Amino acid sequence: MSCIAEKCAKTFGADPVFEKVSLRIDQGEIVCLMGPSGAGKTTLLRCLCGLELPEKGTISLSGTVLCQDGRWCDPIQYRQKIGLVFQNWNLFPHWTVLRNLTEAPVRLKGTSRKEAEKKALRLLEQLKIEQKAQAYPNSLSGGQKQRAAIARACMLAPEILCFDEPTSALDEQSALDVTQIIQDLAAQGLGILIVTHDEQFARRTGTRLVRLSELQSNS
Ligand SMILES: Nc1ncnc2c1ncn2[C@@H]1O[C@H](COP(=O)(O)OP(=O)(O)OP(=O)(O)O)[C@@H](O)[C@H]1O
Repeated sequence: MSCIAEKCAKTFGADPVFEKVSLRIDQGEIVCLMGPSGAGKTTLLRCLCGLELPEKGTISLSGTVLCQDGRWCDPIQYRQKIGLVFQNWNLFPHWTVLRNLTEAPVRLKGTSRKEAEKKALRLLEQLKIEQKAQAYPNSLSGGQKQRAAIARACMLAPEILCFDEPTSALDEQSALDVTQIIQDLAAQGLGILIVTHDEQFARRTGTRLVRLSELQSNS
């Protein structure tokens, strides 16, 4: 199981963001993607998650091809194998934490609500916020929102989990907790990609640190 981006290029209007970028994330790895502001880290992460279409290159995940040279190939199947924890968590404010977790499996996978709730409660318990299952997102702390967002991303049992700036809104203790959570997920076999500016967090959490500039080939 690996997520592979090969020689990808992305342009917004006339502005190239990156060219010939290749990256591979294997099972159990925690890859931290770093680099200057505006370099294109979030754009690459969004391409890998199937939220942006690169004009060139190929992206695949354990044999399922997301896109090739500007064409979508198998985006629906691909997106079920990859999860994203957004920087601002993107929890639906009008739903309880439990409903935030259960909606995607019920709607996308046809899982019964009862089964989805059972799985959601198990995940919330693992992440130590089961007591917040019936709470609404605006009543949670930043660290709790982060855990709820991680639990939600895990509901579809992704092979790869991506994080955009996971510590930007967290205090030191919550950031340390996130390191532990991410390392536990990797130990369970997930591949992890983290876009971060937080060098200290990246050094203690990652198994591999890469700079966007190192991912570009000249040939
Ligand atoms: N939807 C968009 N439309 C037009 N330009 C965009 C869009 N998204 C990103 N960009 C541009 O692409 C470039 C890369 O942005 P991106 O957010 O990927 O950088 P980044 O490395 O993640 O930056 P930061 O570390 O500051 O978050 C920037 O110049 C940005 O303005």
